[in-house]
Amino acid sequence: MLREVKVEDAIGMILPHDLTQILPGEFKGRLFRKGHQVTEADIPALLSIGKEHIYVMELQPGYLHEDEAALRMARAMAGTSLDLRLTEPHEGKVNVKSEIHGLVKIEKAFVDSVNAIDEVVLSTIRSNTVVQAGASLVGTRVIPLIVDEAKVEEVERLAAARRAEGFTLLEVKPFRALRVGVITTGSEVFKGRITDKFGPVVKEKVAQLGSQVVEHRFALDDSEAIVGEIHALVALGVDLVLVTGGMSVDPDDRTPGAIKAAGARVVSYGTPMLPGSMLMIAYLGDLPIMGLPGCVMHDPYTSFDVLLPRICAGEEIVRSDITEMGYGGFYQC
Ligand SMILES: Nc1nc2c(c(=O)[nH]1)N[C@H]1C(S)=C(S)[C@@H](COP(=O)(O)OP(=O)(O)OC[C@H]3O[C@@H](n4cnc5c(N)ncnc54)[C@H](O)[C@@H]3O)O[C@H]1N2
Ligand code: MOO
Repeated sequence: MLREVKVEDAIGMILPHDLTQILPGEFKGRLFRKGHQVTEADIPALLSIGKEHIYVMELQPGYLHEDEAALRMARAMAGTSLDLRLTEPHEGKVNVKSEIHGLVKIEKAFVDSVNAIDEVVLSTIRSNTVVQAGASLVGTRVIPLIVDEAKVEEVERLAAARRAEGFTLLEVKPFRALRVGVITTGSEVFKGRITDKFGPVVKEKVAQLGSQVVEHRFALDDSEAIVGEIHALVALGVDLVLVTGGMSVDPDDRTPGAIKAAGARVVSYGTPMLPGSMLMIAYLGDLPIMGLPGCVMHDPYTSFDVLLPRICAGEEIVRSDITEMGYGGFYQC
């Protein structure tokens, strides 16, 4: 419903059409766009373009402007975390951004339940993505310019109910600074026949997540030697052990057997992801030990890149985490 009002009385009301400003020789263009909700700060600008009265669209009780709806949905998703920041509404859309470098966790069931509501949009990146500070994680909006408030209230109700069940809907887990020990296996490397190409790759990936390789040892393709190096790293008190190479099926591939022989509990030998299918994840007490196959050295994104950030964020990897890596885990290898 259109109504003519004095600009001073238009605060909180919505413009039914664009308002144009013309400054001869300087500017001609849109000063306010259709759908803009008038604020007190807009009044001088409206008066300056000769608008003492404007047409407004009245917001009936029980309806929300798209900006307000998007803001309320973004707040419902983000909760009170200090690591998350909401953007100003822009063309009806509000984003949630991360303030920190970390691992994103998103409650997918909540996102699905919101998007089952007609005319609302809750769009997110995927759980377990590594993000830098400033990255956008979520975008919210409604489809019409004016939306039934009950829909937004339903989003808020779903969020509160899910939180009451103990779920966190959206968070960014910071990375811990782990002290990492690396054992590079391979008699060809140990004996100097070839230069180690694994160490630099692993060191860089660890450093990218804010951790550090504090010890790098080399071992022959010999189970006892590898077990000895694992125990030496345990004695040094590292937080994570990475054993490179020797992970597949040749007689000289001793790494999986050595990790077991060191006394570790194997969560999985093999991940349903390509590349990186020959990776092993095991625990010696609560110390994670990973066996890294050759592909980690040359493929930019493997199962190691999926699991390392989770370990650096303090998560324990369980069998179901491995199982879930198959769907979407085929990287054309
Ligand atoms: N018949 C099969 N062949 C292969 C299988 C399989 O299941 N059956 N798996 C393949 C997959 S998947 C991978 S990944 C690779 C590598 O597995 P490994 O971890 O056993 O790698 P290695 O045999 O130790 O070495 C492979 C290759 O890379 C060189 N290498 C190893 N470490 C280093 C290092 N630190 N610096 C430089 N170069 C290194 C090594 O000399 C070999 O040339 O196996 C597939 N094959
Ligand atoms: O561990 Mo291997 O890719 O599956 O490349």
